[in-house]
Formats: sequence, structure tokens, C-alpha cells
Amino acid sequence: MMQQYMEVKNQYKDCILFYRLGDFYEMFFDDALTASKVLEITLTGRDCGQPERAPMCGVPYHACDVYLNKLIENGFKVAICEQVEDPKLAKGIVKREVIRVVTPGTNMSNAILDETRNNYLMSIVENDGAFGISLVDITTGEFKTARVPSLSKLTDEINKYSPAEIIGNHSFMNCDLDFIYLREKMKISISEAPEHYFNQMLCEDAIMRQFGVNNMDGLGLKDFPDCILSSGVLLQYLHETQKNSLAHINHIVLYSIDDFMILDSATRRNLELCETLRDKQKRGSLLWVLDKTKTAMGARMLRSMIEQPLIYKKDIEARLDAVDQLNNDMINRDEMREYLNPIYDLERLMTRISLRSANPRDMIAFKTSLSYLPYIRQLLQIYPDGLLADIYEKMDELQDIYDLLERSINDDPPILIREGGIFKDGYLEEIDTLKSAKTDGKTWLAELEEREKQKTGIKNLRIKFNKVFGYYFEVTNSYKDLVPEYFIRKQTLANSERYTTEELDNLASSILGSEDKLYALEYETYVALRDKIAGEILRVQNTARQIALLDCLCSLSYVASANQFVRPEINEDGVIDIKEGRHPVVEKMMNNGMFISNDTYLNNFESRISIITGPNMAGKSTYMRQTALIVLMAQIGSFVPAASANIGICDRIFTRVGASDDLASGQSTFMVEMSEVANILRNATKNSLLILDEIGRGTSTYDGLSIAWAVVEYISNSELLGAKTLFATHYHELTELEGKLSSVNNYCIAVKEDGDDIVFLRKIVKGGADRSYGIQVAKLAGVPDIVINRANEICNQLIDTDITTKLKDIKITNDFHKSASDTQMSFLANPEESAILEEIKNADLSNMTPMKALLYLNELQERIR
Ligand SMILES: Nc1ncnc2c1ncn2[C@@H]1O[C@H](COP(=O)(O)OP(=O)(O)OP(=O)(O)O)[C@@H](O)[C@H]1O
Repeated sequence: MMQQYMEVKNQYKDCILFYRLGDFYEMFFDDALTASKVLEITLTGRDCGQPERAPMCGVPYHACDVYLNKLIENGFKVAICEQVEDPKLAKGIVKREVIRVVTPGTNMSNAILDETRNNYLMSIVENDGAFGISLVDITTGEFKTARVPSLSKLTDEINKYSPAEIIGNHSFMNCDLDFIYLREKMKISISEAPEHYFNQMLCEDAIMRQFGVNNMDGLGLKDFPDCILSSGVLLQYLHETQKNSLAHINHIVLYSIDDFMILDSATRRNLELCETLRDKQKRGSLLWVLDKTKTAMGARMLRSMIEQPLIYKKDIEARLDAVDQLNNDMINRDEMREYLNPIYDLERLMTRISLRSANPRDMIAFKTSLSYLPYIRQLLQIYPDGLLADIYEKMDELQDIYDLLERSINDDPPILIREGGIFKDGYLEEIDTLKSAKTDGKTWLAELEEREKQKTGIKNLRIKFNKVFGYYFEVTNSYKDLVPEYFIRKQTLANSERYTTEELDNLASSILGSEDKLYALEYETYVALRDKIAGEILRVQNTARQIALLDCLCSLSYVASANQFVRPEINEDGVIDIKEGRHPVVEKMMNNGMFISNDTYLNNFESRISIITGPNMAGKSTYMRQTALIVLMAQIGSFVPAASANIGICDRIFTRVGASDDLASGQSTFMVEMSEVANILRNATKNSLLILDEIGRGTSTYDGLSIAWAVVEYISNSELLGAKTLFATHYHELTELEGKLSSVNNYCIAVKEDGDDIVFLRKIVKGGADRSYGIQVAKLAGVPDIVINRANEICNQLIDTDITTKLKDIKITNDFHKSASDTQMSFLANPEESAILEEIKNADLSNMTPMKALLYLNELQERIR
């Protein structure tokens, strides 16, 4: 047996091998050492013909899911090796084979999969700096592929799909991705696929067989050799691990990454699209606000809509039109939502049916779901055109499948399919006959019991049944003396004896015979019924998609009406004009109607860049994120939190917000900040929206200020970049750019001074702020008075020193100018210069606040320069 074990293990070296032995899956050697630690189970040993016993541990067959899932969650692959012949018939050692390899990307256990998100397995093939990527969710059958031209875009795609597992070619495994981050932070299991998978012919063959075509042309893949490789590799991996037909994977989608808004990984995190930055929770994210879907399919689709906003006006408006139509008749919409509510996960149910793993209870869930389809379709009738009318057309009520299930399966069937009780009366005559033989048998037994009771005088004589002895008479010890001779003893217990008779034996064999036949027939009939439904997979998958889309649109509509969102207008002229915009999540979290709305206006000309100043805590970040989120929501096809909004389509949104402390290990905060800035400046286009929050704050003041300044100059230059930008900063010097660059405008978030304190007004107004009120905010945060007072003291000192230095600088310049004019250098003796010199001499700083004085001196210095 150990020899057989070793042979199997040798083929699955990278997996933990679950080796079936009776009622257990056993693990040996290193597998046992690892698994016993991860699963916290006892490590034992077994003789293996060697001087040392083999380390061994095991998990019970019936409860293996829990252990299996734990190993998968910890990133291991598990090969399940079963007995594939009846041990009673085996000559010598029982034949065993690996029937399935479970990996993070191919796991189908409901226990660990989140039904509201896809579980993707991704394959990546690197070729000369570009990549072919393919993705499959084997729980739903979704399969897609794309060509990705660069490493940074590959990172975006990985972030978008957040796969559970990646397999790649050798050069992908050696590319410059941050594998530590992917493995440790994103918990992706990454491995190199076997080299022999990467054969063009084998790959094409696998694709043709899976999708039923004769060449790559039919799938549109002919010009995408990288995609052929990645898809072929993925399919070979699936066949190797699943050993199953995988008929539910029947459709391949070739998509272009340029068909959707590009969001880099930092932006996805910063905008908290599907989870919060800090604690990775759904609550507090945009998804949390927008997801009021009723079905698991809808929830998955909505998540992917948020992950990939649209960029074509026509597509965006189609969704907005549908949301509008739903909003116009909310009673109809809410009724549809009620019918959507009890619909189970048709996609995953259908996959189980197709993989022959659906049990009779799954069938009832399936039938119940189908029962609502006609009602939904009826309600959809009122929509004359657009996406909703489309759904009506494409949706199949699947009435025939419903009827079949309604006629056949019991309403409360067993989970197991080998013990009968599955079918309704009247579905199949033979089943009915066997069933009645079984019921008649029960009557016959009752009659026999009564007869023997009378004959023998044993008052408590009972006929009982167990799996080992079958049917028997049970006689308690007090009646032992009355037992007649024709009773044949079967077993003696402490308080009773068990007997049989010839008549009971005959009756039992006829009952058990018909029972066995019944179970076998029910099993066969069930398998055939399931196969028949599996044959309808395309119709069911298509309807499931329509239901998912309807659910998403209803959710968007419901959220819009519940939160007073408005329909955005969509333009292609680059104007972003939001009136009274609100932050969808902050507003919802506050839940008290106290959120202060603000306007945003940006265009491709004189209002390309807004420099936003204002005290700490004033609401700068909230304002900027709100603008980004409103644009993004509009491009998802959602209504937006504003009084009105006209949104120019953006091809990308980039954000550089705060310190992303959870980014790549081994990089300083400033390094991370600058890498993000570099990424933005290199990849943004004129049609992008940039949200830049305190660029440069991670280094010394002057370095930071200079970088920030140069960045704004670069962005504002339409020949270099020219993207629409919101730029929040505490460097008030940047407000000087307003006069210097035609596309820059200053805004600040207003506060009111109230003695030593400040009141946050949260309103954005034109103009620049002159103070940061950092110390006041520190006081509000509860920093001890002693520190606050000292900080005030130091701050005043610093400002004084700064002013003195500045004055000294100016004096030097002044002296230089004087000496220049003394030596009659004509080019310096122009009237403007003399005026400045005069002004400096007469400047009275005593009436100004220190900050005003500084700004004033800065300005003079600049003018002299
Ligand atoms: N428009 C608003 N209406 C009501 N409350 C708001 C508004 N904007 C922001 N807030 C509240 O103020 C808090 C601080 O806002 P935010 O973080 O945007 O300030 P900030 O100016 O970016 O601060 P810092 O400069 O310190 O980063 C938010 O958490 C939010 O609760």
C-alpha cells in the first residue's frame, strides 16, 4: 500500500495528498507534518517497511470539507485520492486514483466562497513585456481573456479581479511584479504552470475542444497568440485538476482593457470602491452604498460594474436610461425586487447540476427560483425599449424545466441520492409500484407481528430493523419462556433476545428486495433527470445573466431614489460640472442630513486645475474623493449624489491620497508617494481626472514645495499633460500659481475663527487660505494643553525667525540693487524696480499676521527676482 501511495504522491508532488483509507483520508511523511500543524490534528505514525515509522495524520471522510478548506485557505493544493474499485472485488491492493485536485482557484466549497464575489483562477503568460491573461470562475463558468500591454496594466488587472490563484509561465514568475505584496497582502496563491502546457498546438487544441470550434478565428483569438497560450494553459490546468467534463465553461469572452475606465491599484484602494482602506470591510465602501441587490448573481455583477466603469457614452446612457425607467414606476420596480429576493444563485446551482454534484435539495432550490421568472417577465413588459426591454426579450422563463421539476421531485427531498424518497407519486410508474411494495410490506409486517403476538402470548413482541441483522422479533427476557420452537435465535442482548422465523425471512427479503430496487431506480432516474437539465445549461446561464443585470439595475434605481441621487448628464467635451455634490459614503455614514454639499467645476481650458487649500480637517480630502466618486458612479451608470451633474467622460482616474502604508514592503513612505506620482504623470492623459492630496508632504518643506510646484506646472501644460486635477495642499505658496498659469484656480474650504477656536464650515469657496490651523486642530483632537501652548510658542518663534531671514534676504537684494543703481547699470534702473525697492523700504509688517507678512515678503522677493 505504501508503494502505491508513493507512486501517486510522485505525480502530485506540489499537493498535499488525501489518500483514502476506509473512512479516513490519510496523509503521510511531509504532508502529514505540514497538515497536522495547519489543521491542529494529532500526528501519529505507520509502519512502512522502513526502520522508521512514517509520520501520518488523517481526517474523517465525512467531515473532510472543513479540513480541506482550511488547507486551501492557507494556500495549499490538495489532491484527493479515492478508492476507485469495490474493496470486496479487489484482487490485492484496492485500486486508487486522484479524482480531483482542489486549489484556491478551483475550490467550489460553499463553506468558504463568498457568494457575492467571483472566485477567479488566472493564468498569465509573459511574452516580450506584454502579457496574455485568462480568467475563469469555475463556480459560474465565466471565462475571459485579454491582452495586456505592460506590467503596470497587468497590476491593474490583477487588482481588478483579485484572483484566488495565479498560474504563470517562467518569465512571468521572474517579471518585476511585487510578488510579496500579491502573496502576502492579497493572499493570492501563485505558481508556475508545467512547461509542457505552453505548446501552441496543445493550447489551441484545448480551446477548440472546450468551446466546440474548429479554429481560433471563430473565437476572435487568431490575432492574439498570447491569449491563446494563456487560455490553453488555463484549460489544461483545469482538466488536470478537475478530471471533470467542465461543460459549464462554454463561452470565452475576449475583452480589451481599453474598453473600461482604467483605475490603478492605489486608486481602487484610495477611493474605497469595494472595501475600506483601513479595515478591508465592505461597510464604508462605495459598494456598500450601491449594493442593494437581492441575488448573489446580481451582487457579483454589481461588484464587477464598480470595478470597471464604462467609457462609452452610449453604454453609460443605456444603463442610466434603464435606471430612469425603473425610477418612474417604483411600485413596479419594488415588486420585481420582491420576486428577485427568493431567487437562489442560479449560476452556481447550474454549475453543480452540470458537474453532477447537485443533490435533490439543490433541485428544489432551483425549481423555487424558476417559479418567479414568469412574474418578473410580466412586470418587465411595461418597458418599451432599452436594456429592460432587452432583458425581457432575452430572458427565458424556463417553464419546461420548472414543470419537469414540479412533476418529479418531492418538495422536501433528502440530500442523499442513494436512499430513495426523491420522487413524487405519479412521476414514474415503476417507482410507484416499488414504493407500494415497500408500503405494503410495512402492513404485512404489522399483520405478522400481530399474528405472532396472539399465537405466542408474548404481549410486547415487536418486529424491529437494523442494518446489520435486517428484520427480527425482539423478546424481552421476562417473556423468554413463551418463545416457540420455530423462532430461530439471531442475537442475545442483556435484557432481550432477537429471533427470526421462516415467514419473517421471506417477507424481509421481498421487502428489502423491492427497497433495493426502488433506491436503485430512484438513483438512476435522478441522475438521468439531472443530466437532462444539465443539457439546458446555455438557456439557464443566459437567463441567470439577465436576472443579474436586472437585479443590478433595480439596485441602482433603489439606491438613487432612497438617497436623492440625480441622473447625471454625460458629455464628451471634458466638462465636469457638479452642483451641490455630496460624498455618497460619508453622507451615509453620518446619517443625519448634516453633510454640506459643494460644487465642482473643471474643464479642459481655464479651469483645468483647482488648488485647494484649507485647514486640517476642513474637508479637502472628502471633497476631492467625492468628485472622483461622482464621476465614477456616473460612468458605472448610477445616479449621483448632487443637485445636478454634467460629467465629461474620463478615461482614467488617478489618486494620490495620504500614506499608503500597506503598500510594497521595502519602500519608504516618500518613495511610495513619489512612485505613485511618477505613475500618474507617465500614464495620465488629457481626459484623465487626477486627485492629488498633499503631494510632497513626505519630505522637507522646500523639497516638497518644489516638487508640488513642478508637478502642477507639468500637469497644467496641455502639451505635456493637461489633465483635470484637484490638488489639495498645505503649501500656501502654491496659490501663487493661479496668477501665473492660466488653467489654475484657487479654492479653499472655509472656516470661521471663533476666538482661539475654529468652526468648520465645510464650504468650498474661491480663493486661497492663509493658515492651516494645525495647532487648533491638534487641540480639538485632545493633545494636552501643555503641548499645545508650547507648540504655539515654537510656531511664533519659527515665524519670527523666518521673517527675519526673509528681511535679511531682501535687504541683501536691496543693497545689491542699490549698488547696481549706484554703478549706473542701466538695465536695473527701470521704473518698476525702483517702485519695488521703494515699497520694501516702506513696508510696514507690524499690522500683518505673521503668515500674511510671510506671504507678502515672498511676493516681493518673487517680483524682485
Ligand atoms: N462636506 C462635509 N460635510 C460634513 N462633514 C464633512 C464634510 N467634509 C468633511 N467632513 C467631515 O470632516 C472630516 C475631515 O475631512 P477631511 O479628511 O476631508 O479633511 P481634510 O481637509 O482633508 O483634512 P487634512 O488636511 O487633515 O487631511 C471628515 O471625516 C468628515 O467627517
